[in-house]
Amino acid sequence: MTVITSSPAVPPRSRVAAPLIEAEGLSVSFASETGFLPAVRGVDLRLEEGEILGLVGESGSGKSVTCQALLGLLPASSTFAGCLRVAGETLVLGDALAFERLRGGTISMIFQDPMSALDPLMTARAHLHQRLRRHERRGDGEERMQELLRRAGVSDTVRVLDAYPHQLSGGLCQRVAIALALAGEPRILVADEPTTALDVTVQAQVLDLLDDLRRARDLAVILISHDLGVVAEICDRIAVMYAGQIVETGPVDAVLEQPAHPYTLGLLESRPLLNGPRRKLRAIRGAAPLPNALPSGCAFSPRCGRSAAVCQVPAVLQPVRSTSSQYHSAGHRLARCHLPLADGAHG
Ligand SMILES: Nc1ncnc2c1ncn2[C@@H]1O[C@H](COP(=O)(O)OP(=O)(O)OP(=O)(O)O)[C@@H](O)[C@H]1O
Repeated sequence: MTVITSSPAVPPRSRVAAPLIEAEGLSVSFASETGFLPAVRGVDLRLEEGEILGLVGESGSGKSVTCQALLGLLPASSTFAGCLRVAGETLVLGDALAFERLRGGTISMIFQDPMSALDPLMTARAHLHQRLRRHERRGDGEERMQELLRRAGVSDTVRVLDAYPHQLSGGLCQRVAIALALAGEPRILVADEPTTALDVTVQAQVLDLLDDLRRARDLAVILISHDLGVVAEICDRIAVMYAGQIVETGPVDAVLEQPAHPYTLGLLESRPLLNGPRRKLRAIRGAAPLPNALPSGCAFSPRCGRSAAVCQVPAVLQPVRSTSSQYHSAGHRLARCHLPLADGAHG
Protein backbone atom coordinates (compact mmCIF):
# COMPACT_ATOMS: atom_id res chain seq x y z
CA MET A 1 0.00 0.00 0.00
CA THR A 2 1.35 3.38 -0.95
CA VAL A 3 1.38 6.27 1.46
CA ILE A 4 -0.57 9.32 0.43
CA THR A 5 1.70 12.21 -0.19
CA SER A 6 0.81 15.46 -1.75
CA SER A 7 1.89 15.26 -5.38
CA PRO A 8 4.21 17.95 -6.68
CA ALA A 9 1.68 20.29 -8.23
CA VAL A 10 1.54 20.10 -12.00
CA PRO A 11 1.65 23.69 -13.22
CA PRO A 12 -1.84 24.78 -14.24
CA ARG A 13 -2.28 24.51 -17.97
CA SER A 14 -4.07 27.13 -19.94
CA ARG A 15 -6.87 24.98 -21.26
CA VAL A 16 -8.51 26.53 -24.25
CA ALA A 17 -9.38 23.42 -26.25
CA ALA A 18 -12.61 21.53 -25.63
CA PRO A 19 -12.28 18.58 -23.23
CA LEU A 20 -11.09 15.34 -24.85
CA ILE A 21 -13.91 13.45 -23.16
CA GLU A 22 -17.27 14.88 -22.22
CA ALA A 23 -19.77 12.33 -20.95
CA GLU A 24 -23.17 13.26 -19.63
CA GLY A 25 -25.66 11.00 -17.92
CA LEU A 26 -23.88 7.75 -18.83
CA SER A 27 -26.07 4.88 -17.69
CA VAL A 28 -25.49 1.18 -18.25
CA SER A 29 -27.67 -1.75 -17.19
CA PHE A 30 -27.21 -5.49 -17.63
CA ALA A 31 -29.96 -7.95 -18.46
CA SER A 32 -30.68 -10.47 -15.73
CA GLU A 33 -33.39 -13.00 -14.94
CA THR A 34 -35.11 -10.39 -12.80
CA GLY A 35 -34.85 -7.53 -15.31
CA PHE A 36 -32.22 -4.91 -16.07
CA LEU A 37 -29.71 -4.22 -13.27
CA PRO A 38 -28.16 -0.75 -13.19
CA ALA A 39 -24.35 -0.82 -13.07
CA VAL A 40 -23.66 2.81 -13.97
CA ARG A 41 -26.23 5.47 -13.12
CA GLY A 42 -25.99 8.90 -14.70
CA VAL A 43 -22.24 9.47 -14.70
CA ASP A 44 -20.89 12.81 -15.95
CA LEU A 45 -17.18 12.89 -16.80
CA ARG A 46 -14.81 15.41 -18.32
CA LEU A 47 -11.18 14.82 -19.25
CA GLU A 48 -8.83 17.53 -20.48
CA GLU A 49 -5.72 17.20 -22.60
CA GLY A 50 -2.66 16.28 -20.49
CA GLU A 51 -4.76 15.54 -17.42
CA ILE A 52 -4.82 12.39 -15.27
CA LEU A 53 -8.21 11.62 -13.75
CA GLY A 54 -8.29 8.96 -11.03
CA LEU A 55 -11.43 6.82 -10.85
CA VAL A 56 -11.73 5.12 -7.46
CA GLY A 57 -14.31 3.17 -5.49
CA GLU A 58 -14.95 -0.27 -4.05
CA SER A 59 -15.20 -3.35 -6.20
CA GLY A 60 -18.43 -3.32 -8.20
CA SER A 61 -18.91 0.45 -8.00
CA GLY A 62 -18.96 0.76 -11.79
CA LYS A 63 -15.46 2.02 -12.66
CA SER A 64 -14.69 -0.55 -15.35
CA VAL A 65 -18.16 -0.46 -16.88
CA THR A 66 -17.92 3.35 -17.12
CA CYS A 67 -14.65 2.99 -19.03
CA GLN A 68 -16.05 0.22 -21.21
CA ALA A 69 -18.81 2.67 -22.18
CA LEU A 70 -16.20 5.32 -23.07
CA LEU A 71 -14.40 2.82 -25.31
CA GLY A 72 -17.52 1.30 -26.87
CA LEU A 73 -16.67 -2.07 -25.32
CA LEU A 74 -19.93 -2.80 -23.53
CA PRO A 75 -21.18 -6.37 -23.88
CA ALA A 76 -24.25 -7.15 -25.96
CA SER A 77 -26.20 -7.98 -22.77
CA SER A 78 -26.13 -4.32 -21.74
CA THR A 79 -28.41 -1.38 -22.41
CA PHE A 80 -27.06 2.13 -22.21
CA ALA A 81 -27.95 5.79 -22.41
CA GLY A 82 -26.17 9.11 -22.20
CA CYS A 83 -24.27 11.65 -24.31
CA LEU A 84 -20.62 11.19 -25.18
CA ARG A 85 -18.14 13.37 -27.04
CA VAL A 86 -14.60 12.07 -27.56
CA ALA A 87 -11.99 14.40 -29.11
CA GLY A 88 -14.75 16.59 -30.47
CA GLU A 89 -16.70 13.74 -32.06
CA THR A 90 -20.21 13.03 -30.81
CA LEU A 91 -20.66 9.30 -30.49
CA VAL A 92 -23.83 7.27 -30.51
CA LEU A 93 -23.20 4.73 -27.77
CA GLY A 94 -24.25 1.73 -29.86
CA ASP A 95 -22.31 2.78 -32.98
CA ALA A 96 -19.70 0.00 -33.06
CA LEU A 97 -18.01 1.28 -36.23
CA ALA A 98 -17.47 4.78 -34.83
CA PHE A 99 -15.86 3.35 -31.68
CA GLU A 100 -13.76 0.96 -33.78
CA ARG A 101 -12.34 4.00 -35.61
CA LEU A 102 -11.49 5.75 -32.34
CA ARG A 103 -10.02 2.81 -30.43
CA GLY A 104 -6.27 2.53 -30.62
CA GLY A 105 -6.08 5.81 -32.54
CA THR A 106 -7.73 8.49 -30.41
CA ILE A 107 -8.31 6.40 -27.30
CA SER A 108 -6.43 3.35 -26.11
CA MET A 109 -6.45 1.09 -23.07
CA ILE A 110 -4.12 -0.87 -20.82
CA PHE A 111 -5.27 -3.49 -18.34
CA GLN A 112 -4.39 -4.87 -14.94
CA ASP A 113 -2.81 -8.11 -16.09
CA PRO A 114 -0.37 -7.50 -18.96
CA MET A 115 0.07 -11.25 -19.44
CA SER A 116 -3.56 -11.64 -20.40
CA ALA A 117 -3.32 -8.71 -22.82
CA LEU A 118 -0.48 -10.45 -24.70
CA ASP A 119 -0.72 -13.63 -26.76
CA PRO A 120 1.68 -16.20 -25.22
CA LEU A 121 2.49 -17.53 -28.70
CA MET A 122 3.58 -14.16 -30.12
CA THR A 123 6.81 -12.23 -29.58
CA ALA A 124 6.72 -8.55 -28.70
CA ARG A 125 7.81 -7.90 -32.31
CA ALA A 126 4.82 -9.85 -33.68
CA HIS A 127 2.46 -7.98 -31.35
CA LEU A 128 3.85 -4.59 -32.41
CA HIS A 129 3.90 -5.55 -36.09
CA GLN A 130 0.25 -6.57 -35.91
CA ARG A 131 -0.76 -3.41 -34.06
CA LEU A 132 1.18 -1.08 -36.35
CA ARG A 133 -0.35 -2.68 -39.43
CA ARG A 134 -3.73 -1.74 -37.99
CA HIS A 135 -2.65 1.90 -37.84
CA GLU A 136 -1.30 1.86 -41.39
CA ARG A 137 -0.34 5.52 -41.45
CA ARG A 138 2.65 4.84 -39.17
CA GLY A 139 4.47 2.01 -40.91
CA ASP A 140 5.82 -1.01 -39.06
CA GLY A 141 9.58 -0.73 -39.43
CA GLU A 142 12.11 -1.96 -36.90
CA GLU A 143 13.01 1.58 -35.89
CA ARG A 144 9.37 2.45 -35.19
CA MET A 145 8.93 -0.65 -33.01
CA GLN A 146 12.07 0.16 -31.06
CA GLU A 147 10.98 3.77 -30.66
CA LEU A 148 7.63 2.68 -29.21
CA LEU A 149 9.35 0.36 -26.75
CA ARG A 150 11.78 3.11 -25.73
CA ARG A 151 8.84 5.45 -25.21
CA ALA A 152 7.38 2.80 -22.91
CA GLY A 153 10.63 2.82 -20.92
CA VAL A 154 12.28 -0.32 -22.37
CA SER A 155 16.06 0.00 -22.74
CA ASP A 156 17.14 -3.38 -24.21
CA THR A 157 14.67 -3.12 -27.06
CA VAL A 158 16.33 -5.75 -29.30
CA ARG A 159 16.06 -8.49 -26.69
CA VAL A 160 12.51 -7.52 -25.75
CA LEU A 161 11.35 -7.44 -29.39
CA ASP A 162 12.35 -11.09 -29.83
CA ALA A 163 10.97 -12.28 -26.49
CA TYR A 164 7.73 -14.14 -25.83
CA PRO A 165 5.64 -12.91 -22.89
CA HIS A 166 6.79 -15.76 -20.61
CA GLN A 167 10.39 -14.64 -21.15
CA LEU A 168 9.65 -11.15 -19.80
CA SER A 169 9.02 -9.92 -16.26
CA GLY A 170 5.56 -8.59 -15.36
CA GLY A 171 6.89 -5.02 -15.53
CA LEU A 172 8.34 -5.54 -19.01
CA CYS A 173 5.13 -7.18 -20.21
CA GLN A 174 3.21 -4.11 -18.99
CA ARG A 175 5.69 -1.88 -20.86
CA VAL A 176 5.12 -3.90 -24.05
CA ALA A 177 1.36 -3.50 -23.48
CA ILE A 178 1.90 0.26 -23.07
CA ALA A 179 3.99 0.37 -26.29
CA LEU A 180 1.10 -1.41 -28.06
CA ALA A 181 -1.38 1.08 -26.61
CA LEU A 182 0.79 3.96 -27.88
CA ALA A 183 1.15 2.53 -31.40
CA GLY A 184 -1.79 4.50 -32.79
CA GLU A 185 -0.60 7.77 -31.16
CA PRO A 186 -3.68 8.00 -28.90
CA ARG A 187 -4.65 11.24 -27.18
CA ILE A 188 -6.39 9.39 -24.36
CA LEU A 189 -5.25 6.34 -22.40
CA VAL A 190 -7.61 4.42 -20.14
CA ALA A 191 -5.58 2.45 -17.60
CA ASP A 192 -7.60 -0.11 -15.63
CA GLU A 193 -5.58 -0.96 -12.48
CA PRO A 194 -2.35 -1.00 -14.55
CA THR A 195 -0.04 -1.62 -11.60
CA THR A 196 -2.05 -3.95 -9.35
CA ALA A 197 -0.36 -7.09 -10.68
CA LEU A 198 3.17 -5.64 -10.37
CA ASP A 199 5.50 -5.50 -7.40
CA VAL A 200 5.89 -2.18 -5.64
CA THR A 201 9.12 -0.92 -7.25
CA VAL A 202 7.88 -1.78 -10.74
CA GLN A 203 4.53 -0.16 -9.87
CA ALA A 204 6.33 3.11 -9.20
CA GLN A 205 8.23 2.90 -12.50
CA VAL A 206 5.05 2.30 -14.51
CA LEU A 207 3.29 5.20 -12.74
CA ASP A 208 6.27 7.47 -13.45
CA LEU A 209 6.07 6.41 -17.07
CA LEU A 210 2.38 7.37 -17.30
CA ASP A 211 3.20 10.71 -15.69
CA ASP A 212 6.06 11.30 -18.15
CA LEU A 213 3.85 10.43 -21.11
CA ARG A 214 1.20 12.92 -20.12
CA ARG A 215 3.79 15.64 -19.55
CA ALA A 216 5.78 14.96 -22.74
CA ARG A 217 2.86 14.25 -25.07
CA ASP A 218 -0.13 15.86 -23.36
CA LEU A 219 -1.65 12.40 -23.15
CA ALA A 220 -4.87 12.43 -21.13
CA VAL A 221 -5.24 9.46 -18.79
CA ILE A 222 -8.13 7.91 -16.90
CA LEU A 223 -6.56 5.81 -14.16
CA ILE A 224 -8.78 3.26 -12.44
CA SER A 225 -7.26 2.33 -9.10
CA HIS A 226 -8.13 0.94 -5.68
CA ASP A 227 -5.04 2.62 -4.26
CA LEU A 228 -5.68 6.17 -3.05
CA GLY A 229 -1.92 6.60 -2.57
CA VAL A 230 -1.33 5.99 -6.28
CA VAL A 231 -4.11 8.40 -7.17
CA ALA A 232 -2.75 11.08 -4.83
CA GLU A 233 0.68 10.62 -6.37
CA ILE A 234 -0.05 11.26 -10.05
CA CYS A 235 -3.65 12.34 -10.61
CA ASP A 236 -4.85 15.92 -11.09
CA ARG A 237 -8.51 15.18 -10.40
CA ILE A 238 -10.36 12.33 -8.76
CA ALA A 239 -13.84 10.91 -9.19
CA VAL A 240 -15.06 8.65 -6.39
CA MET A 241 -17.68 6.11 -7.47
CA TYR A 242 -20.20 4.33 -5.28
CA ALA A 243 -23.03 2.07 -6.43
CA GLY A 244 -22.75 3.20 -10.05
CA GLN A 245 -22.65 6.93 -9.34
CA ILE A 246 -19.97 9.56 -8.86
CA VAL A 247 -20.34 10.63 -5.24
CA GLU A 248 -17.48 13.10 -5.06
CA THR A 249 -15.18 14.72 -7.59
CA GLY A 250 -12.66 17.54 -7.69
CA PRO A 251 -8.94 18.34 -7.57
CA VAL A 252 -7.17 15.37 -6.01
CA ASP A 253 -5.41 17.21 -3.17
CA ALA A 254 -8.56 19.03 -2.08
CA VAL A 255 -10.75 15.89 -2.15
CA LEU A 256 -8.27 13.63 -0.36
CA GLU A 257 -7.21 16.18 2.24
CA GLN A 258 -10.70 17.51 2.98
CA PRO A 259 -13.24 14.96 1.75
CA ALA A 260 -16.80 16.24 1.66
CA HIS A 261 -18.53 12.88 1.19
CA PRO A 262 -18.59 10.43 4.13
CA TYR A 263 -17.79 7.60 1.70
CA THR A 264 -14.57 9.30 0.57
CA LEU A 265 -13.63 9.79 4.22
CA GLY A 266 -14.45 6.11 4.86
CA LEU A 267 -12.13 5.01 2.04
CA LEU A 268 -9.34 7.17 3.46
CA GLU A 269 -9.81 5.88 7.01
CA SER A 270 -9.79 2.24 5.94
CA ARG A 271 -6.37 2.40 4.30
CA PRO A 272 -3.17 1.63 6.19
CA LEU A 273 -0.43 4.25 6.37
CA LEU A 274 3.28 3.50 6.27
CA ASN A 275 4.29 6.66 8.07
CA GLY A 276 2.48 9.03 10.41
CA PRO A 277 1.01 8.00 13.74
CA ARG A 278 -0.21 4.45 14.22
CA ARG A 279 -3.97 4.33 14.15
CA LYS A 280 -6.74 1.78 14.17
CA LEU A 281 -8.06 1.05 10.68
CA ARG A 282 -11.74 1.74 10.38
CA ALA A 283 -13.40 -0.38 7.71
CA ILE A 284 -16.61 1.07 6.31
CA ARG A 285 -19.34 -0.95 7.98
CA GLY A 286 -21.58 -3.19 5.86
CA ALA A 287 -21.17 -3.77 2.14
CA ALA A 288 -21.95 -1.84 -1.01
CA PRO A 289 -25.48 -2.56 -2.28
CA LEU A 290 -25.92 -4.93 -5.21
CA PRO A 291 -27.46 -3.41 -8.34
CA ASN A 292 -30.68 -5.36 -7.64
CA ALA A 293 -31.04 -3.98 -4.10
CA LEU A 294 -30.26 -0.27 -4.30
CA PRO A 295 -31.65 1.84 -1.45
CA SER A 296 -34.36 4.26 -2.58
CA GLY A 297 -32.57 7.34 -1.16
CA CYS A 298 -28.85 8.05 -0.93
CA ALA A 299 -27.16 4.75 -1.88
CA PHE A 300 -24.55 5.16 0.88
CA SER A 301 -26.99 6.04 3.70
CA PRO A 302 -27.36 2.47 5.12
CA ARG A 303 -23.58 2.47 5.80
CA CYS A 304 -23.22 6.11 6.76
CA GLY A 305 -22.74 7.22 10.36
CA ARG A 306 -24.26 10.62 9.52
CA SER A 307 -27.44 9.29 7.90
CA ALA A 308 -30.58 11.29 8.74
CA ALA A 309 -34.17 11.46 7.55
CA VAL A 310 -33.20 13.65 4.60
CA CYS A 311 -30.98 10.83 3.28
CA GLN A 312 -34.04 8.77 2.38
CA VAL A 313 -34.29 11.04 -0.66
CA PRO A 314 -31.72 10.57 -3.48
CA ALA A 315 -28.90 13.12 -3.30
CA VAL A 316 -27.62 15.06 -6.31
CA LEU A 317 -24.07 16.20 -7.04
CA GLN A 318 -23.69 19.73 -5.79
CA PRO A 319 -20.82 22.19 -5.36
CA VAL A 320 -18.76 21.84 -2.19
CA ARG A 321 -18.16 25.14 -0.49
CA SER A 322 -14.80 25.34 1.19
CA THR A 323 -14.02 27.98 3.77
CA SER A 324 -10.37 26.89 3.80
CA SER A 325 -8.30 29.52 2.04
CA GLN A 326 -6.05 26.74 0.72
CA TYR A 327 -8.91 25.32 -1.34
CA HIS A 328 -10.76 28.50 -2.23
CA SER A 329 -9.43 28.29 -5.77
CA ALA A 330 -9.07 24.53 -5.92
CA GLY A 331 -11.38 24.24 -8.93
CA HIS A 332 -14.71 22.58 -9.30
CA ARG A 333 -15.58 20.28 -6.38
CA LEU A 334 -18.85 18.38 -6.25
CA ALA A 335 -20.29 15.94 -3.72
CA ARG A 336 -23.49 13.88 -3.79
CA CYS A 337 -24.46 14.28 -0.15
CA HIS A 338 -27.29 15.94 1.79
CA LEU A 339 -25.01 16.42 4.80
CA PRO A 340 -21.49 16.96 3.42
CA LEU A 341 -18.61 16.99 5.89
CA ALA A 342 -17.48 20.39 6.99
CA ASP A 343 -13.95 21.65 6.33
CA GLY A 344 -11.35 19.85 8.30
CA ALA A 345 -12.43 16.25 7.70
CA HIS A 346 -9.08 14.60 7.33
CA GLY A 347 -8.42 11.08 6.15
N1 LIG B 1 -20.81 -8.28 -18.32
C1 LIG B 1 -21.52 -8.04 -17.22
N2 LIG B 1 -22.72 -8.64 -17.03
C2 LIG B 1 -23.46 -8.40 -15.92
N3 LIG B 1 -23.09 -7.56 -14.93
C3 LIG B 1 -21.89 -6.95 -15.05
C4 LIG B 1 -21.05 -7.15 -16.20
N4 LIG B 1 -19.93 -6.39 -16.04
C5 LIG B 1 -20.07 -5.76 -14.85
N5 LIG B 1 -21.25 -6.09 -14.27
C6 LIG B 1 -21.75 -5.58 -12.99
O1 LIG B 1 -21.67 -4.16 -13.05
C7 LIG B 1 -21.33 -3.64 -11.76
C8 LIG B 1 -20.13 -2.73 -11.91
O2 LIG B 1 -19.01 -3.55 -12.29
P1 LIG B 1 -17.57 -2.94 -12.59
O3 LIG B 1 -16.74 -4.05 -13.14
O4 LIG B 1 -17.69 -1.70 -13.40
O5 LIG B 1 -17.07 -2.56 -11.13
P2 LIG B 1 -15.63 -2.00 -10.72
O6 LIG B 1 -15.89 -0.79 -9.90
O7 LIG B 1 -14.79 -1.82 -11.93
O8 LIG B 1 -15.10 -3.19 -9.83
P3 LIG B 1 -13.61 -3.80 -9.71
O9 LIG B 1 -12.83 -2.76 -8.97
O10 LIG B 1 -13.80 -5.06 -8.94
O11 LIG B 1 -13.12 -4.03 -11.11
C9 LIG B 1 -21.10 -4.83 -10.85
O12 LIG B 1 -22.28 -5.05 -10.11
C10 LIG B 1 -20.85 -5.96 -11.82
O13 LIG B 1 -21.24 -7.19 -11.28
